[in-house]
Amino acid sequence: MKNKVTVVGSGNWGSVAAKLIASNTVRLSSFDDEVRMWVFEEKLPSGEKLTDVINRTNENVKYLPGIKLGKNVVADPDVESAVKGANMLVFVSPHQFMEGICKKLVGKIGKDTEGISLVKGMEVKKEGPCMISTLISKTLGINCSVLMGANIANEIALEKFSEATVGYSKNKEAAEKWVQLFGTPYFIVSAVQDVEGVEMCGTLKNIVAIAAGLLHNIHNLIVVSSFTFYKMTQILVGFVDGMEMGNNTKAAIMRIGLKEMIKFSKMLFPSVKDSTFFESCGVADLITTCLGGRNRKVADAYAKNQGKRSFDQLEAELLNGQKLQGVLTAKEVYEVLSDRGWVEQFPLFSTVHAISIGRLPPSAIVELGDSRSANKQVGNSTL
Ligand SMILES: NC(=O)C1=CN([C@@H]2O[C@H](COP(=O)(O)OP(=O)(O)OC[C@H]3O[C@@H](n4cnc5c(N)ncnc54)[C@H](O)[C@@H]3O)[C@@H](O)[C@H]2O)C=CC1
Ligand SMILES: O=C(CO)COP(=O)(O)O
Repeated sequence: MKNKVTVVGSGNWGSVAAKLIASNTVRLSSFDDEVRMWVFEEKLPSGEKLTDVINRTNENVKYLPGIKLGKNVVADPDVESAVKGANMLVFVSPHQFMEGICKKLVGKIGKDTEGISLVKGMEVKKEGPCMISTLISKTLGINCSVLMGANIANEIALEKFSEATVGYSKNKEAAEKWVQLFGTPYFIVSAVQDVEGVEMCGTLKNIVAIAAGLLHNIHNLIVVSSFTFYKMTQILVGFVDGMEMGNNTKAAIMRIGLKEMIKFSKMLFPSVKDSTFFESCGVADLITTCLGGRNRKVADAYAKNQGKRSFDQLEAELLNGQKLQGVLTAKEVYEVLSDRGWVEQFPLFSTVHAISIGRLPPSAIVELGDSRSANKQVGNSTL
C-alpha cells in the first residue's frame, strides 16, 4: 500500500512544506501523489474562502503569495476529513494552536500512523514543560519525529539551497522515510537520533532572535544620535565604528544565546547531545533567524518604537496573519525557570521576557554583561 501524506497547517512554512512534499510524492512510487493540506479557513478581502482560492489557483495567496504549490496539493478546511486515510502526518502550525488541533484529532488517526512536527515551540503545563512532539504522540498515541533547521520558508519556496535536520527517538526507519519525503537537491535533510535536542534548538532560538532584533535598532539609534553630535568626518568614523560594534554585539548575543540554549536543553533533557547543536537545527537556524526571521523583524520594530507599541500590535501590523513564536516561548521558558529556581542562570532568556512584557526597556538587552543588574531586574520580579 502506498504512503499517504497530510500536512496539518498551511501558513508560510506549512505551504512550503506542502510544496516540497508534493514535488516528491509525484516522483516516488511508494507515495500516493495527492497531498492533503488542512487550512484554518478564513475569508479573504475578496469575500472568497482561502481554501477555494488555493484549490482554484494552486497558490496560498495569503501566506505564500506568488508560489505554485503543485497541482497535487488539495486544501481542505475540515481537519478530520483532511487526515482521513493518511498514514503520514506533517504537523506545521504555530505552537499555540497545537493542543486544540490535537484534541480534534483524538480517535481519528490510525494506530500505525507516523507523525512529524515542524512546529517550533513548547507548551507549559502544571506538570511541567511539554514539547510539541510529545503533545502529539501522547494525545494521538502515535510516534512523532521532528524536522527543524535553518529554514526561512520564503527562501526555500524560491528553491534556494538549504539544509534541515530530522530528529527521531527510536524509529530510524520512519526517520529515513521523512528524509526521503522532504529531501530535494536544494533541500538537504539528515537525521539524528535526538528528538529532544533537535526540537529544543528550534524552539529556543526564537527567543535569541528577539534579542538580536532588539539589538539591531539599538545600534541604529547609536548611529543616529552620533549624527547630531559630530561633524561630517566624525560621523563617518562613528558610522563605521557603530557597524563594527553592531556585528560584534550581535555575535555576542548569539553566543550567549547558544550557551543558554545548550544549558537549558540539557537541564530539561540530560540525553540531549552536544553534536546536535552543530547540525542545521542548531547553530545554523540560530544564525538565519537572528539575521532574517520574523521574530527578529518584529523585535526590531519594537525597539524602534521604544516599546510604545506592543509585540501583539506589531505582529498584527507587520505579519499579515503570520505568527511570532519567540515572545510566547520566552514567557513559557520563563515559567519553567521561575518554577525551578533557574532564573539567574539564564539572564538572556529572562531579559527577553522582561522586555517583551514591557517590564524592562529594549536597551536592557545590552546590559546583559552586567549579570548582577540583569539578575536583579528580572530575578526579583513577578513576571
Ligand atoms: N515561516 C517560517 O519561515 C518557518 C516557520 N517555522 C515554524 O512553523 C510553525 C508554523 O509556522 P508557519 O507555517 O510559518 O505559520 P504562519 O505564522 O505563517 O501562519 C499562521 C497560521 O496559523 C493559522 N491560524 C490562525 N489562527 C488559527 C487558529 N485559531 N487555529 C489554528 N490555526 C490558526 C493561520 O491560518 C495560518 O495558517 C511555527 O512553529 C514556526 O515557528 C519553522 C521554520 C520556518
Ligand atoms: O524558524 C525559522 C527559520 O528557520 C523562521 O523564524 P521566524 O519565525 O523568526 O521567521
